[in-house]
Amino acid sequence: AIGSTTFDHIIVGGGAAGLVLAEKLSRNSSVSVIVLEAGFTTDDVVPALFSTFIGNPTIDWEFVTVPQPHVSNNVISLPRGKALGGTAAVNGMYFVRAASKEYDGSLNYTFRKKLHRLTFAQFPAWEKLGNPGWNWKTVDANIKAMEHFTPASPSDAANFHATDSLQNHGTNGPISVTYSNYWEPAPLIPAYFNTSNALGIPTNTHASGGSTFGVWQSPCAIDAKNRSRSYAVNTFLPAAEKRPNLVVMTGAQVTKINLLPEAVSSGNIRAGGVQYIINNATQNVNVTATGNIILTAGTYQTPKLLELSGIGNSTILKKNGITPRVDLPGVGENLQDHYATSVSFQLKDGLGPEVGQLTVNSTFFAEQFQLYLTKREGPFASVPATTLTMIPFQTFINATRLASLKASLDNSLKAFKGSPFEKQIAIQRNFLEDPSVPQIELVMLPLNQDPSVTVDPSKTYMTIAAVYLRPFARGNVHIASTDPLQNPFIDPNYLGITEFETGIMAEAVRFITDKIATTKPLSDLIVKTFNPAPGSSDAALQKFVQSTLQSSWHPCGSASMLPKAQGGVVDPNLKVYGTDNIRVADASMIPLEIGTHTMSTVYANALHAADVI
Ligand SMILES: Cc1cc2nc3c(=O)[nH]c(=O)nc-3n(C[C@H](O)[C@H](O)[C@H](O)COP(=O)(O)OP(=O)(O)OC[C@H]3O[C@@H](n4cnc5c(N)ncnc54)[C@H](O)[C@@H]3O)c2cc1C
Repeated sequence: AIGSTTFDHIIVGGGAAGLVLAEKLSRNSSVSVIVLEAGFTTDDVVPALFSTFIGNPTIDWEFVTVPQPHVSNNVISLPRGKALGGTAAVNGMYFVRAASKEYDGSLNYTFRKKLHRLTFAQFPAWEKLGNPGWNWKTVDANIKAMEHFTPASPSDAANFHATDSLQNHGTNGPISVTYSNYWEPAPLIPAYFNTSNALGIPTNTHASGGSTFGVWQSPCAIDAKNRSRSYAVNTFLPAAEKRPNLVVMTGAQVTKINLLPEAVSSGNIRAGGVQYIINNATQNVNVTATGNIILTAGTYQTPKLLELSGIGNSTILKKNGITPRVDLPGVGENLQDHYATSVSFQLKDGLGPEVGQLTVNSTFFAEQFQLYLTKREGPFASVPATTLTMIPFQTFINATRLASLKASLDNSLKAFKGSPFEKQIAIQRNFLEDPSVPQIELVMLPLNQDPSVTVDPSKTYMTIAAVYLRPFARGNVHIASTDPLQNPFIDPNYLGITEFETGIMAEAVRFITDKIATTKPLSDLIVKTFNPAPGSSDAALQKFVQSTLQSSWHPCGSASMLPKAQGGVVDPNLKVYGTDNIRVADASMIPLEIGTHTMSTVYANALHAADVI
């Protein structure tokens, strides 16, 4: 009963997944639910201010990688939201889906199989990895259930390609989704689209419909009426919190799952509750005899909690002085993340202000902020950069070079033979033969991002970032000690398949400097390419990649939903192997990285999780 310290479901982490799950589970008034969230409510709802949370310890966990040997030994920043709403309370708000094949492979499967029987063993992905029901149909239906889509104005659709058909979107869900409506400098976006088209990249007018190939504008989780961030805390949570069967506690950091001393009759271990710290005091909350502990603490902290509680690779646990209760070697492994590097340009004079001016011109900032407060207009009312391009390697790497990179890859992939990840790596490898599944994302931002450039407030800048959507190298995340307040060791193993992955990123940078920037009409707007210089050698490009690589913030896989023999941590009902009532429902359960931004998929998975738990 509510008021006591016993609940049917204890949800650990009130982030993107946790709050969706809490809302749906608590629709059943006979079930009691508590959410324990380490952070507090933040009112960071002005869209363009999203990135200011990075490095603010009150709302950023401020994780970092261990030194990355293939990235000049750099320690790379990994921001994550420490707030009610989680990283969705502070993130970039793109609200996008991956290609349908990435979830299940059903689209055109039969047709393509007939055509390519010899080359395509099997199309991906999650469902075919052993997870019935986790497919495009479910993800798409659940994303639609989450969203309330408002199309762009006809002029924004016509001038800036903010187009997608209503049939690809939901219109009755809690999260408002619409397009940006600030497009300055106005000539840039049409020029960028035209140049992309000239290079064989089509404009995609339906990128939420299962095919992401092409250049398009990303919809964002912005409320079309008041132009603020739309997320759990200002949408469905206020009403859900009024339910007598739902308790949401902030400032409560869970430190351990309390496992019962004896296994249940199935031989599995059962959790009796969790321990958490609030106001510097340790408290306990218990779970009912049929209840669940559901971990939604995010990709870096869900495995940490499992390990602190005695669930994980016995060798790692023993090394840290923890008695293993469930030997589960997949915990903390299979970590995958997107990574990126970028090239910045100075544009010709007279194009007008871009959003980068907000950081260097205090008068412009004050004017535009006032405009936001009074009229909900201007750059603050939008995510400043939503022009995305999703392309396969075939679009930008010539056939000979691609063949040699693939030969190198195949040689490196031999290391996975006999490993638990062999099947998913084979599936991932097959993607490279299917040009309809993009491998690289380009993000065009109307601002400078090159740290070596001193920005001149009278000038206009542009950046094109290249994001690698599906690295082959696998990383890991494990506890650094038994101190629950210490951040874990995070090793994403960036560029771990070094020759191939560095080579791919170098080719992406070359495409930006030597093709996109030199093709009309965009080339007419560019006066200077900063780093690297156009026409750079392979060696110079690879060095550039290795010295500038950053996370692109979409980690997943550290508690993968996979068969146990394939390195799995949870089954398709999200139950942790060897346990009776511990589940995982956040981004860490995604077994194979998706080629897009992860928030809407995490929301969708959490809705589906409520059905299978
Ligand atoms: C800078 C940045 C920009 C991004 N931009 C986009 C974007 O534009 N579009 C997009 O689709 N995706 C974006 N993402 C990714 C997206 O935000 C994540 O995929 C999503 O939030 C993951 O959801 P989650 O529930 O797994 O984790 P989170 O949303 O991070 O939630 C985890 C929650 O658990 C809490 N927690 C952790 N440990 C404990 C503990 N021990 N006890 C209690 N609470 C705990 C955390 O405080 C947090 O609230 C971005 C990410 C970053 C970092």
